Amino acid sequence: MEDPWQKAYDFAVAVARKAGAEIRKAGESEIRVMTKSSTVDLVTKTDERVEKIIISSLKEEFGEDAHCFIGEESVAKGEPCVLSDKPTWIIDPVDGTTNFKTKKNFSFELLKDDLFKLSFVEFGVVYSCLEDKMYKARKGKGAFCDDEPIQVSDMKDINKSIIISEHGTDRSPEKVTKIFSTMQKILCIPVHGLRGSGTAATNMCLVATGAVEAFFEIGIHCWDIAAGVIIVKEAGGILLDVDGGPFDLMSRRMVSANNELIAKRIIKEIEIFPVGRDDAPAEK
Ligand SMILES: O=P(O)(O)O[C@H]1[C@H](O)[C@@H](O)[C@H](O)[C@@H](O)[C@@H]1O
Ligand SMILES: [Mg+2]
Repeated sequence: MEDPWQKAYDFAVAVARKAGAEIRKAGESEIRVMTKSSTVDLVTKTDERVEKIIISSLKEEFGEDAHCFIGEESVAKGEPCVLSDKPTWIIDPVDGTTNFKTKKNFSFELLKDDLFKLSFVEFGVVYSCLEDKMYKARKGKGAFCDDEPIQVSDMKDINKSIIISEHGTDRSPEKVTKIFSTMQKILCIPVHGLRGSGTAATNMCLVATGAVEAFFEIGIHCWDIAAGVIIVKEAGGILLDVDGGPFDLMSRRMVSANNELIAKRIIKEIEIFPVGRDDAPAEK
């Protein structure tokens, strides 16, 4: 049977490469940083320009009105962040803008993916453009890094696991206290180590390749994780909510792990704090 999404998948990979080249080039000049929801929620002209390039390339290829778009920088400017039944591209033009602005050798990512309906992800692409690694996954067809199949770790022992988390962009003391309390409790399980690359996309690809056992975060957005969700799943991993319930892309809460045993052990230690949903109606 013909695969209706293969063309879009292949095109997503090509657009990711094109956008990655733009980001690398932009990194050679001075990077001026602006802020969004808080003083640590950063954006640059490159984030905005690359998102426009991606969306116009997709519209040119598939037609002006064929698909919907949820883009990090468009949402920051007031565009809606709602999934419908219409195929929707979820785009984070630069994931890890804080790493990008240092111009040092941290990774930052370009990601996009296609969602068909709530929680029904067709494919995901994450291009780690500094190290030139292309991660991708297509529903039911496996996950790959540079065309080599990738697989999550087979570790079942939490005491020998490496766990990733990030701190998000909300610095209110009560939330930061919960984040650090959770990290302390997880470290003391004990686990082999705690890590954080500064980009959710990279973190999820690290789970997918088996470099670490799990990545969790409260406060991330759908564009930070959408592509990673299918990459982790297709690499054999699982996604859960931080309370152990089913994963919800718009909830801004996620645990991704190599298996349920590791995910549920971490979940026991997570101190949950409230965050608004990505698809919450805009405040008047
Ligand atoms: O905003 P970008 O750089 O696209 O995404 C990052 C978030 O800002 C940060 O809060 C989060 O911790 C990180 O995981 C994410 O990738
Ligand atoms: Mg971004």
